[in-house]
Amino acid sequence: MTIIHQDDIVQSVQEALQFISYYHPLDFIQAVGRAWEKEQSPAARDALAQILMNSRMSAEGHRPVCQDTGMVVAFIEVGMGVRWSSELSLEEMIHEGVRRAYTDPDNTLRASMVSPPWGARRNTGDNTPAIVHTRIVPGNRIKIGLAAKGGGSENKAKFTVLNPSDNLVDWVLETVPGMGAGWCPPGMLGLGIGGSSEKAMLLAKEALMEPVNIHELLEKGPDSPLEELRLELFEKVNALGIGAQGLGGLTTVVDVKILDYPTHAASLPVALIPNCAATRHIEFTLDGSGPAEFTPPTPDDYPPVTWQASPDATRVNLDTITPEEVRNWQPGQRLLLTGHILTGRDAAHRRIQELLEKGHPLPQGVDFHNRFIYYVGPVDPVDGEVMGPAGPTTATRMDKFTEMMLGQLGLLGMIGKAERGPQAIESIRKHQATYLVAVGGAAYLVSKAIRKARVVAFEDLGMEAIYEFEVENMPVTVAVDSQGASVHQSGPAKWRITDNIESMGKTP
Ligand SMILES: O=C(O)C[C@H](O)C(=O)O
Repeated sequence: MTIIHQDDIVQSVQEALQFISYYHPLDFIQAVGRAWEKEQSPAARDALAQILMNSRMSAEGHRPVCQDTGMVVAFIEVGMGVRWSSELSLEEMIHEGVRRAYTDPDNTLRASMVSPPWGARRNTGDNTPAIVHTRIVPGNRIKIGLAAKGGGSENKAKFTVLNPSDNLVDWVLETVPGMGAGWCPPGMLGLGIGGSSEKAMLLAKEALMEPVNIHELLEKGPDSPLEELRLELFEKVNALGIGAQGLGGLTTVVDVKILDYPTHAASLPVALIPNCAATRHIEFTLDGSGPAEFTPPTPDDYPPVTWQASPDATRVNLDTITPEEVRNWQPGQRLLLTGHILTGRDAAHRRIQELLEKGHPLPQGVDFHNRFIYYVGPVDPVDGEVMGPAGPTTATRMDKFTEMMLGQLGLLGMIGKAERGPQAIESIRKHQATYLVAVGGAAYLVSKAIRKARVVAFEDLGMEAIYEFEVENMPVTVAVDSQGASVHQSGPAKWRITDNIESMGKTP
């Protein structure tokens, strides 16, 4: 009889979440290394190099690969033969492990969970609760799969019910471009096919727990219709040309994982969930003999890629910048920013909007006139740090506030990640402003450019507060210039391999 002890579960979950916050799964980071080797698009290659370098820095520094340290999702298989030595329920044990992992003083992780989800949306402070899925299976052990899923990729989850005669490949190829770059490619696509609506979503999420092994499948060739489908989607999605960070390039996905389940004769439910460049997941088994142990990778396991700012990058002083200077920037131009920026993301924008609507002044120190805003929710610093990992969040969510920020508040530019929509681009053009991108998934590397940081307003919003950062040589790229030209449109259009997409079309 196996007895599972509460402390073993709590400690294993805590240690696993700490481990995956700074160690990428090696299969994933090695796949990114292969993508870097074959990438031809300079912008995408630069982004991949930043992601690879960031990954190694995180492993060495034991600090998160991304400022979004994720929402914890647990897939648990409980053997029917186990007994428990525990006062907490299984879900409560997982929550306790999450709480301890995210508040660890040596490597504090960012708390991102808000409750209630509709209305006050208060940060719970310790990233609880986790999302827990449990299955009872034969046996005497407990298997726990944990993922720390980033919000940007989770936001792009898709679901449809196709007709049985519809072409699933067509649906995926129509859907993926519409997901933009907010999911931080390169990553993986998880597909759930069949079952019912909720089953398909679960299958897609669980598929993302599997290792990257499409290169092995490419070598051995497909043995089943699902393997054929994986290969077809892998090739065609990459032929879309979206590329790393949506800048245009050869690799958008490093693998396509699929799980399926029987379904109703009238239906073909399909769920699609992407995983970002900060893919984090791990699996361990408990057999009653103590907590799980995790083996750290060695430096040699990482692709030997380093990143340095381009010697051609333009050095920009943000404290003396003028609108004329901004108007000279070209799409794709690399910049190194030095000086002061204000930060702000979803909750801060909403609050600013409410203040303006009520005719109230903005808090002291919040003056956006001729300044740049960085869309970021950083990780709190630990001992010796100015700021924890602080990569960009998805700018698209701030599109609806852009006219207010540029037109009413005199903002000169924005820094974030992913594409801007037509409404935001029109405002940028109208006000001759600009939008710059930093690399999503290179948060620890980006944070090294922050020399000073202080909270300026809305401290109660936690990581969503407005900070002022003083940065030195922060690497960014011009994504939308003052004329409204966008690299997220021109890049993928340039790298799209139309022949591959069309000539491979198959009917089910
Ligand atoms: O919350 C964040 O910091 C980033 C988010 O995951 C996003 O990709 O937009």
